[in-house]
Amino acid sequence: MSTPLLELRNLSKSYNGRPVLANLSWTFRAGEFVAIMGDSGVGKSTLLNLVAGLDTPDAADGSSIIIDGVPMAGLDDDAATRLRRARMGFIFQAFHVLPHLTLLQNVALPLLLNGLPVARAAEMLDAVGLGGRGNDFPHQLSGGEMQRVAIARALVHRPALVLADEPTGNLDPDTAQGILELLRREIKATGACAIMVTHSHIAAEMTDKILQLSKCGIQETTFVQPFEQ
Ligand SMILES: Nc1ncnc2c1ncn2[C@@H]1O[C@H](COP(=O)(O)OP(=O)(O)OP(=O)(O)O)[C@@H](O)[C@H]1O
Repeated sequence: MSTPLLELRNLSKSYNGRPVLANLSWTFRAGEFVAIMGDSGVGKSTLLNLVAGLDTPDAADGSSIIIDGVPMAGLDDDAATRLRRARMGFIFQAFHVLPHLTLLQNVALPLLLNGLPVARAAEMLDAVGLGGRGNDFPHQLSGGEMQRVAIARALVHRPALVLADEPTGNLDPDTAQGILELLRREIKATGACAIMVTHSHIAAEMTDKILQLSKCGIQETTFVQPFEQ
């Protein structure tokens, strides 16, 4: 079995005293493509935000997020930022492509921030089918093309952990399928772990493992509904 990449231990999060996540524990491994499903409001985005460092867990005893064996709570802000920048890729609405940069500049950003050679940005744009569009700006793209840029940027620095929040949310089924095939191909090529929050059973079926988040915690499920909701 591959090594643990991300461990959640007794992870809890409350807002204004109202618990959203309570004592969640799960281990995510390198090379896994995992879907997280569950009812609206159950805390799926909250979970990704905690791992992404956009929010902090409750300071309860033992509530921890461990990446590559390193508890995040033990790192100062700079060290946590460096680790996330080097080891994670994000496909979140809030991390949308930057409007004043060209597509190539957008995709090159994680390479620049990590002091890596920028040549791979053009390769990555090619890989997502936008090879000839590097000098275009985001406003010239369709929703599906924009999402391809977001995926290229999330994967360009070969992160170990990819976090995706509804990456195909507003896309038509064919475009969504293409995006997910691309995401799957890229993470399998690099051995990354990808965690994708989705309401789509079709999207979830393209992953290796479906986790159901509920008030009772996280459970692996093989149940997939026959119809898209
Ligand atoms: N910053 C915040 N302040 C207060 N409450 C919050 C905050 N962020 C999330 N919540 C609450 O936490 C709960 C879980 O929200 P979250 O967005 O994680 O759910 P979700 O499972 O992703 O839902 P959906 O499927 O509808 O996107 C909701 O009740 C939400 O109102």
